[in-house]
Amino acid sequence: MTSTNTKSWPLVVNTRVLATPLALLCILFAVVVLFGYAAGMENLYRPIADGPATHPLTATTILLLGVGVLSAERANRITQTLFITALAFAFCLLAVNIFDIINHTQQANLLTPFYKVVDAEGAIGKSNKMGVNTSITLLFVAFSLVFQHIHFPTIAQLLSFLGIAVPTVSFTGYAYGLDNFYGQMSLISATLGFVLGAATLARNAHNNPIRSILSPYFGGKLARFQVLIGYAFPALIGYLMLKFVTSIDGLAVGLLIVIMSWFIILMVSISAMFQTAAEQRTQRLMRQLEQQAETDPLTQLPNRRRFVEFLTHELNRLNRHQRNDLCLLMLDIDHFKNVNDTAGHDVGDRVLVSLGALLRSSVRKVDLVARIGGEEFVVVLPDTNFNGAHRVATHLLDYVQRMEVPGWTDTHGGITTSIGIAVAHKQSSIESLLAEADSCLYQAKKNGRNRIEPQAELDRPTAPTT
Ligand SMILES: Nc1nc2c(ncn2[C@@H]2O[C@H](COP(=O)(O)OP(=O)(O)OP(=O)(O)O)[C@@H](O)[C@H]2O)c(=O)[nH]1
Repeated sequence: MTSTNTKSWPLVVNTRVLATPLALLCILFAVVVLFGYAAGMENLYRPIADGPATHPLTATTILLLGVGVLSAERANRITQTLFITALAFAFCLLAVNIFDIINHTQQANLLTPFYKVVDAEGAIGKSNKMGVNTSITLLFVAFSLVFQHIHFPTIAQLLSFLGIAVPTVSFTGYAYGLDNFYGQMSLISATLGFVLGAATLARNAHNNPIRSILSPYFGGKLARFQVLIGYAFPALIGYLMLKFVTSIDGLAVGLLIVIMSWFIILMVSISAMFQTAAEQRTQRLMRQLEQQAETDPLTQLPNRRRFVEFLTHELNRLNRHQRNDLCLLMLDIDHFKNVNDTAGHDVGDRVLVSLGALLRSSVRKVDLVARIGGEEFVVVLPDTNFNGAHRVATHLLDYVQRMEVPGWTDTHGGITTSIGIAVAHKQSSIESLLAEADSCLYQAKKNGRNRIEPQAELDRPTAPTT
């Protein structure tokens, strides 16, 4: 279900760009929190007076994980080392903290900066801990970065989603006044955990399911709308229930909102993945069909339809810019009926395929070679004057004579072509240009074949025609 150009989808590009400022924001706030401890400014790490604080260990881990997000792209050896070091330290801090939570020990104190401030606050009964919610959030984020690094993007996104879900639960708690929802997770910790999770998701946005939600197709647009509704609708319902139904249990409402939101988002992500994959398949098929509609099935050259499109564009260009010249060569194999009649249709086809390949490889990339009829080919030469076109035609006449086609040239001698040259001018239309080239070609056939005939009113070049 991957697509080679996914990284260039505008929303994917913009979301990936967001990862860096989001990570920088987390680092900045973590530094501000640590500064709050250093400078004794409590409101910098405890936004609600007597509410939960952001523990210095939390701020340090967020800072390390922010560095992890910044260096996750494996740009060079330095970022690689930075990434591994930051993650290793973050895991150490988280492991010790989780060990303390499980065993009711205080080993993390040994690693905690500004531990004395925390200790002093504890002595006067102020809560300041890196609680279970925060530890789980940061652990999910850290593991998400690891899985991203070892190329398991879907698992990484799932972990980021889970990392974001925990602060969302805390936000719900803050919104509805359910303190057992946020526990010891301060508003700063919840916000930074959320932003950090979002940064890891943004870094990984070119992979599924996020990339499907960000796809430019209808499925992506629908998924983005559904994600918004998935968040907003349960929150609105919860708000109305708590406001108007007096006997209701707040905890149950909060849980219902969180579960409903995340269930909707999970379902939207899964369906967006399938819908985007189906839409990409349809787009690929349409591109193939478009290409087929403009390609001659035998020679694989552009057909008359593509030729008309190309020539229209070049004539428009000629009309816009005074100085650019444009010439059209029309080639027709001499006595081709004889090839079919003598050696069979298969050999005739082989001659056409060989001639097509020879013409294509003999002109510039900007020129268009097309098969517009049975044994009739055209070469459009943009930015080429008559002398240039005549030179090209002379080479082609020569190359064709020397062309080898097994089953024909080995037993019946070389193939020859006649070529008509038409030079476009400001009033030229496709029809007039084709008619001129065709009449030159007719003249070349009449004058003995295996020759070039330019437009009647043009001066002939000094070199004699073949
Ligand atoms: N093998 C093959 N033959 C084709 C194809 N398309 C057209 N032809 C044949 O090309 C031949 C064109 O014959 P004519 O128009 O008489 O032209 P000619 O024999 O090349 O003679 P001059 O153009 O006057 O030199 C016919 O026999 C067509 O059947 C094709 O796709 N494959």
